[in-house]
Amino acid sequence: MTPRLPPMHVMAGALRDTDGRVLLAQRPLGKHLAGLWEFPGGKLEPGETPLIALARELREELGIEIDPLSCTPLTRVPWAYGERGLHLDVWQVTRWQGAPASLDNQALQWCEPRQVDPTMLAPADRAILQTLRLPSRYPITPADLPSTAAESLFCRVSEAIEQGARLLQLRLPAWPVAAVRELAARLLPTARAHDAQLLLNADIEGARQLGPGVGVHLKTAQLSTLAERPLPWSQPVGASCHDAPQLAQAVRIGADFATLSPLAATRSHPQASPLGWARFGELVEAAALPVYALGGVAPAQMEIARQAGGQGVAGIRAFWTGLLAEPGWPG
Ligand SMILES: Nc1nc2c([nH]c(=O)n2[C@H]2C[C@H](O)[C@@H](COP(=O)(O)OP(=O)(O)OP(=O)(O)O)O2)c(=O)[nH]1
Repeated sequence: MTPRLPPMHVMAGALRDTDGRVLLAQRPLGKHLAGLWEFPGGKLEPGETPLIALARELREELGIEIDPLSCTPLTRVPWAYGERGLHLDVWQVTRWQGAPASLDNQALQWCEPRQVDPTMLAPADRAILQTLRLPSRYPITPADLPSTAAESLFCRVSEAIEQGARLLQLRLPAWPVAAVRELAARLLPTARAHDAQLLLNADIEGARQLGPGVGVHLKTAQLSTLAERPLPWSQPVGASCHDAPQLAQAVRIGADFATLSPLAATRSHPQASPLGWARFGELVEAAALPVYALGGVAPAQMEIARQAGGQGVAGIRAFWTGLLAEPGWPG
């Protein structure tokens, strides 16, 4: 539903401890969204700057004094609960004085982001959780690889996972569906051992059969046909988007993240008009889910993508250089 009131600016703090755990608070009985878990914080008061408001809320709710130098913007989530629009402004906080205590009648718990069940969170906070969970790089396999390169691809993807890749898309449109599923099944033990996620392009049924460790990346046309998330929360769902309505549809069905493309001109889609970083930033700002820049971007542009509010960068060729130098791989 479209909100009719001006959005409330709400500050929320993602307090991270040295083990990477995050502090969640349960909204007390009698409050809006009672019983759901959230990141501590609250509304900006008149005249307050965002950080002053965050410091006050965390002092009032948890009895801690945050170190402003340890605070960095994490994400901004535009959301609406019925007519009540809000702009959730989330900052990561890594240093504070005092031990967080429950001063507002709220239960507290430190959680490893990967262990959190998204359905226990306030709906707007699922995007925050995904921002904390997802990596900044999203490599996609080169589409023009022949299925005869299966062995070589198996080795390269395994290597990429061992070297730190945590989210990878197997996009091999020329391969039989069964061959892609077989490749994913062979990669699954390595993926699970490293807590990496393999996304099958468009193949929801394949992801269902393979289970946790495998998800789906929805094509744009497929996204528009869905009314709800096609997989359980334990399996990731990404979506290919090019504009604001598609990003809104990805949010509506509960996708975990989107790619937004093309950022720049690419060899693979020469006819598409590039978005550029300014438009990318505007679209990301209005989208309530993490977004990767895709199309004509390289890992070296990570910082620009993050400055523009993106989760990071996704791509094909520039992400496999070095690995692509081998015979049998397209250059
Ligand atoms: N603080 C906080 N609020 C959130 C989160 N996620 C989310 O949807 N909200 C919503 C719930 C509320 O509708 C609104 C914030 O209101 P609040 O009740 O926490 O604000 P406040 O501390 O100023 O409290 P109050 O004066 O209204 O009692 O934002 C979150 O992670 N943290």
